[in-house]
Amino acid sequence: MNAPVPVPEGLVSDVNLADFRASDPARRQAFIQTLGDSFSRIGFAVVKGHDVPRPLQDAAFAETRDFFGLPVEAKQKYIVPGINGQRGYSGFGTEKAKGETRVDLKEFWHHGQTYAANDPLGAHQPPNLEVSERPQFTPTLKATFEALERTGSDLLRAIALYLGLAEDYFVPHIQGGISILRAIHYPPITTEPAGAVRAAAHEDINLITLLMGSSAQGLEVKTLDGQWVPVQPGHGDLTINVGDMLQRLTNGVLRSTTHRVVNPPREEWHQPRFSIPFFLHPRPEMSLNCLPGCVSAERPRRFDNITADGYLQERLREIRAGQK
Ligand SMILES: O=C(O)CCC(=O)C(=O)O
Ligand SMILES: [Fe+2]
Repeated sequence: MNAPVPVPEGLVSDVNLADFRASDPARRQAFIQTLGDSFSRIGFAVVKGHDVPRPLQDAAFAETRDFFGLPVEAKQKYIVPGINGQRGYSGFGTEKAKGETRVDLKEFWHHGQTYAANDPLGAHQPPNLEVSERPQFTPTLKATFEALERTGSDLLRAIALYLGLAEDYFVPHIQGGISILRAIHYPPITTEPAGAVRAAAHEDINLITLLMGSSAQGLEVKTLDGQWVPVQPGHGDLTINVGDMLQRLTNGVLRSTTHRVVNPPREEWHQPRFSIPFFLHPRPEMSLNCLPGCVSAERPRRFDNITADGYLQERLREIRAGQK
């Protein structure tokens, strides 16, 4: 494998959420500008000062490691037929990137939103599953989900201001949104993968993704000139990226950048990789029609009108490889 290309200076910016939460308007504005510029230039940013304390991150990874260490028959009890893998376990070989024929080298678990009793959307969403063999797995993921949702919600406040919208533009759309926390296990590679990779090149579907998993190498983003560059945030930092829904809404002002997870060099095949992305989704009825402020003579409309649900259903059909 080639030596990793260093990330060009300033490509993936670091921001600290404490700046956005500060009362000093200059600190707030600097945060908004750096985050927004990074999302429009490369679609990625690294966030420090977020809401997921290290002990919670460590617990989420420890629980994830333990769950995937269960025998496959135990894990398969948590496959829920008929819901496209939106809750519980999805086995090795269930998902591929859009347009790919080879499946990704991963298995994963999905934990979703917990609905308020008076939210009618709750009745239409599958419930989260408890794992009897690992009783702390789901409670730990729930705490992680809630912390990431708080961080994501403030990042979207900053993005709304960057776009010239009201600060709370996203609030009614993401409250009770159908976000998903995905705990992923990329097992050790035991045979020649014949071109298959841990996660083939893809773009995320949702508004923004908040990724915990900084200790493990392998994540790469594709620059505008077609180079793959590794993203290596500091331990405990979150990697944030724009998904296709936010790209559509902003008519491409914010970029949903292609990324992938490459296989390690052969001498590290025995090492598994774990990562925990949080896909922040809005409520299904949110309109993804391009914002008027993002359409101009120089930037003609690139996307048709669609709702978040219409778009999600179209995309899910493209990525499921195996069981439904
Ligand atoms: O495992 C990672 O670091 C990233 C995974 C990813 O891009 C995804 O699941 O969409
Ligand atoms: Fe992704």
